[in-house]
Amino acid sequence: MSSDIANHAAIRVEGVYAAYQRQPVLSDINLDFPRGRWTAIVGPNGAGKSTLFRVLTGSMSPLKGELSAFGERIFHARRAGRIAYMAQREAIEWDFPISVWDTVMTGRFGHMREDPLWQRLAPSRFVHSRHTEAVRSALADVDMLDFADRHISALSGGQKKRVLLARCLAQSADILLLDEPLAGVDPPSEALILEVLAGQRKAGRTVIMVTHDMPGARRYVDHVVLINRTVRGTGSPEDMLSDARLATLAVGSSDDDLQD
Ligand SMILES: Nc1ncnc2c1ncn2[C@@H]1O[C@H](COP(=O)(O)OP(=O)(O)OP(=O)(O)O)[C@@H](O)[C@H]1O
Repeated sequence: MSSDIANHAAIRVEGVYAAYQRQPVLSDINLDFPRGRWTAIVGPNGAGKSTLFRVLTGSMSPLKGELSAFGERIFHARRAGRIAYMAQREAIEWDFPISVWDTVMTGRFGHMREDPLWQRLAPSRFVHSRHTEAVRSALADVDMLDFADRHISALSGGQKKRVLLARCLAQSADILLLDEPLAGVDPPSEALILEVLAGQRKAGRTVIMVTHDMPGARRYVDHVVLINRTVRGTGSPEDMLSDARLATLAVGSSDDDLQD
């Protein structure tokens, strides 16, 4: 890999606009998410943070704009399984009859494309050991290995978050996108999740999370993006998460501002 490619932003967003039923939500988003760093995306409710993640993961198409990852069109990174995503807890149907183990295994489906045909068609007990190892290791990281056989409906809120994080880790991706990984968890789970993410960054992964947890962000992240329908600031946690700076964040976010 040339040093030029190695130095590229993990994800670059250029001139992105997004809307629901022609109602504008994101306007002229221009961002670089630095490679190997931990970025917090911060903004008030309804600021468009989850929408930005939908655009990054490809579940929503932008009206216009360009997205790249590691210097190539983002499609290639998605296709190669280099981008993992942890949805908000509410995005999952928790009554679906599936175990913790199988839920985390779904994080491996992208990689199973590379397996030989017989293995992909074979019953789950023939799944390649690299997948079972990835699932086991991810569950161990979030301290949920003892719950592997449990039905996902029989988990507490904090345990559900851990399972979602484990599924994201099991993807063995270079970029982790996490939508409010700390919301609704108790302090021990929050501490565990922050330590797991710190470990991911230390291992060279790029971590990008939406959060409303300012103390956690101030303590852990390297880089902050302030967003309210458009980018309101990017920089260090010290500069971006000061009380004065955060107080200005809700200003100027009316839909009128979003008309192109
Ligand atoms: N599927 C949808 N259809 C129509 N409008 C939507 C949809 N999803 C979100 N919106 C609207 O888009 C805007 C941005 O929503 P989004 O969920 O991206 O904000 P957010 O910053 O993630 O908010 P929160 O912090 O509350 O999770 C809001 O006005 C929301 O009502």
